[in-house]
Amino acid sequence: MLSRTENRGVCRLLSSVMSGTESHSDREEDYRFLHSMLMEKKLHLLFKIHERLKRFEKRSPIPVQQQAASLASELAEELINQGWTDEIKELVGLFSQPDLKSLLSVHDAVAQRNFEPTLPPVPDTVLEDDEDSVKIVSLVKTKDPLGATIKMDKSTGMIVVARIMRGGAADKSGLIHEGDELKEVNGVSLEHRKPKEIHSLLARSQGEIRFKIIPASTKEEMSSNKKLFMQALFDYDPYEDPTVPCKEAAIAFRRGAVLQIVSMEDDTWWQARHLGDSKDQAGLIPSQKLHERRVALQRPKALFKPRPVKPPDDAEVMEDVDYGAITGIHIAGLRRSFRLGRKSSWAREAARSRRWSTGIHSSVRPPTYKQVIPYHRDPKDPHRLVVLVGPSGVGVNELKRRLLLSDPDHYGVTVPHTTREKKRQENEGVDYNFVSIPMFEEDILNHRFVEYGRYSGHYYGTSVDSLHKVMAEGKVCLLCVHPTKIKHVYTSEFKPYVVFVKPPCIEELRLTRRRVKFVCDEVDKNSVRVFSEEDFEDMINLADTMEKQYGHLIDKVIVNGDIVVAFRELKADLEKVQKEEVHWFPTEWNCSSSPTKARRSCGHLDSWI
Ligand SMILES: Nc1ncnc2c1ncn2[C@@H]1O[C@H](COP(=O)(O)OP(=O)(O)OP(=O)(O)O)[C@@H](O)[C@H]1O
Repeated sequence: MLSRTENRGVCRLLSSVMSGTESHSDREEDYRFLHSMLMEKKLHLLFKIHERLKRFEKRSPIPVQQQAASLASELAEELINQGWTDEIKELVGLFSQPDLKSLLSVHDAVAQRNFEPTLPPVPDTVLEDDEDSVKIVSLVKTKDPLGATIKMDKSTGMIVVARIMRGGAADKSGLIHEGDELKEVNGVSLEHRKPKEIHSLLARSQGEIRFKIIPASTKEEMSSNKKLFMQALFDYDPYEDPTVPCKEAAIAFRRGAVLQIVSMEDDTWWQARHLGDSKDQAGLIPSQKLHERRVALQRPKALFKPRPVKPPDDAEVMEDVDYGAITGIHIAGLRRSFRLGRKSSWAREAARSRRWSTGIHSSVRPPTYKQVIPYHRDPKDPHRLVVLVGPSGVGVNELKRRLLLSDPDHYGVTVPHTTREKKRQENEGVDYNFVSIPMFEEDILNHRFVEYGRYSGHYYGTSVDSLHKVMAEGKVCLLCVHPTKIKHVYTSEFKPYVVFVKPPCIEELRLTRRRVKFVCDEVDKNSVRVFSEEDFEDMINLADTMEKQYGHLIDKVIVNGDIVVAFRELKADLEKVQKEEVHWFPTEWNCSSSPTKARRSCGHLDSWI
């Protein structure tokens, strides 16, 4: 029954409708029909329900029960068996009324959302491949757009959902998300299709649109499940480590070994296995933090007092802080590439004084592990650049000279640039690239040199282009630089293989360099002298500092004791590296080979769907 106020409201509304229709109704018969219809009690009840629903709509109720109709009939059956009290009779009577039955079935349809269009089941064939990661999404096409933009990744050809517009069909469905990769639309593959084509494909679709998607979440999961590889930058033997929790549970490794890290949960002991080790069980290795802490606690091998530094005679040599001279000597027809390496004794002193007074040992992080990724070398790829580094006098140039002589067709060196006058016997582009000072300085500003310096008022430098030139000839380019310059070529473009030439112990140095004479004055090439005890000490200490400071960039350490042994080891190692199908590169090289290409591959097109 309607309450009096509600009745009044409805009556007022209806009478105003009636008065409004009077003028439009020609026949009395029509008027009466309309009047009786509008005064119908059921219509009034419907109004009442409508008003109630409106009130509930704001509260967004969720159904307590989705099967109210069947529950009511089950209850009626139960009650019949309970005996016939008046209340039971009334309730059973209510349950049997068609109105209530219809009301409950409508309730169930709403609760089960049966009013939404039904989509045909997904055929089995669409799930044939990648069934774990692929998601099939079916949407009913309306006149509105999906409310999403798509883009194509040019490097992979993948079509990816770029944006989902709030409130749009895709957003409301909750089934498509930003970053999802669209594989197919209605069975049509989208690989290498332009967003424009996809647009017309969608426009042609009628009724249901079925997307085959690789969800972004799956892709993220897959990448987080990706194996983590670390290259060890130190030797480790658990049997020599008194702190290891269990020696049997730990694994030994040598510098350069690639380890697959399986757990980093423990701050001090990671779990890892050797690459290619088929055993499932991993072993303990010291974590990066632990190893760094241990190295920091180690006492330096020797402590030095900074010695007084004698000022240089030629102030120009100071321009390139650590090194001041160059060497350029013809060896058996092969030009020995220049290196800004050999220091005059004053420069060495200055460098040492700076090194120890600035406390470099306390600030440098010791080499521990380097995160690496596998790279499958294409036989057509240029050879990796070979960078040789080491303390002055250790034999870097000697090893390079021997490599060049051993196979001049295979190994090559760069032709340096200089601003000095060409000598009569010299050839442009063979001995040097002779350039003007403004040209040289412009190239410095444009970062075209890997290394450069000034000597006797002239510039000398190794250009990036000269590296390209040797590599383009299909040769292994050998480059000797100070370790500070490695960063200029530490890119996926050059893929440098860095060899650190290390001096042996002082006893072996004394023995092997007993009769060795070296050029000690760059101005007077004839001024040669033998190594002193102080030279040996300097060499060992500088090597120690270099290894600590640049260890993370070094791929191979060659101890140059006996030159024949050291050369044999270096040559064999370079040959092995060249033949390897899989190389381990630092993760930061994980981009396309040149910066220009990298930029291009990141470009994509957005299209609204
Ligand atoms: N293992 C070795 N045994 C004996 N002599 C060696 C050995 N290695 C190098 N030498 C000699 O030591 C001297 C210095 O070597 P080299 O010129 O190659 O040093 P370097 O590392 O290039 O330093 P710099 O850049 O200062 O020239 C040379 O006379 C070289 O022949």
